[in-house]
Amino acid sequence: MVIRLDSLTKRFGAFTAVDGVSLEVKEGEVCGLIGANGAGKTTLIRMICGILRPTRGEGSVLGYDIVKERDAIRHRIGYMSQKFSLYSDMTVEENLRFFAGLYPVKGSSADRVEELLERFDLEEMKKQRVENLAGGWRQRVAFASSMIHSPSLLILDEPTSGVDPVTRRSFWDLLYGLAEEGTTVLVTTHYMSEAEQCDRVAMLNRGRLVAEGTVPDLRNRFAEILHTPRPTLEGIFIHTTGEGSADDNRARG
Ligand SMILES: Nc1ncnc2c1ncn2[C@@H]1O[C@H](COP(=O)(O)OP(=O)(O)OP(=O)(O)O)[C@@H](O)[C@H]1O
Repeated sequence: MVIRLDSLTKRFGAFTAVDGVSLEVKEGEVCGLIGANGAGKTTLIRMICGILRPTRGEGSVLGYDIVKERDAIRHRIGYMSQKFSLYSDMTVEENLRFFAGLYPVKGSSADRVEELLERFDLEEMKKQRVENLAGGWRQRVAFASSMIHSPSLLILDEPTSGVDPVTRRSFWDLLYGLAEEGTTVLVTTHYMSEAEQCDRVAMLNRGRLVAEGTVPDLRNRFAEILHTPRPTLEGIFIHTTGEGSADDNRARG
């Protein structure tokens, strides 16, 4: 198991942001974490990455304890946060070189940067400053940076938010390419169409895990409850959260 969480809870004062979440993600799986704004997705991810200490519960990532072995986890995972930090006055290539200097890169850093420029289709714009790139391309550079040390687990917090559908599609192609090579992926999204493409889906509502499983498992489990042979994830989400779709909630802010 790449991620194993047992009753993970995080409180901020009297407020419980994540409430008793247990979850297991296997090697090479793409796991989608879905929930409305404020459901607790980022807080859960920050605990998984070893950035935030849980109030209760325990967990391991790549076999390392999320409280006692935080440094080991942070060096081994790739994490693209919502507020990813690139150097906007540096070029695409300079940014990748910079991150290659921060992490232990296998082999030559220059070769790894070249490999990523090619894989992420960034070759043509490698001399452009990040501040001059369109949003979707900036996200692509951040995605490439999070892969600099070839992590076996990649955690992406809303990588496609605000990105046009064509760019979103190419993001998912890249994600699936990595998963096929054995990289495990945990990704948060508000888009049900993206969630439908995941191997495993975890739905969060007000800090609680309300439904979790592979997409076929979830469909089977909810077919009878929702009186339809092939329920959509959107239907399952609305049923389990009672809150409308994740997209709707986002629109309402
Ligand atoms: N450091 C903090 N102190 C107090 N409350 C916090 C803190 N961090 C998060 N919260 C609260 O915890 C709840 C969950 O926040 P979180 O960012 O995890 O949600 P989310 O599902 O990632 O939402 P979004 O989709 O908007 O990113 C929110 O109500 C938020 O205000």
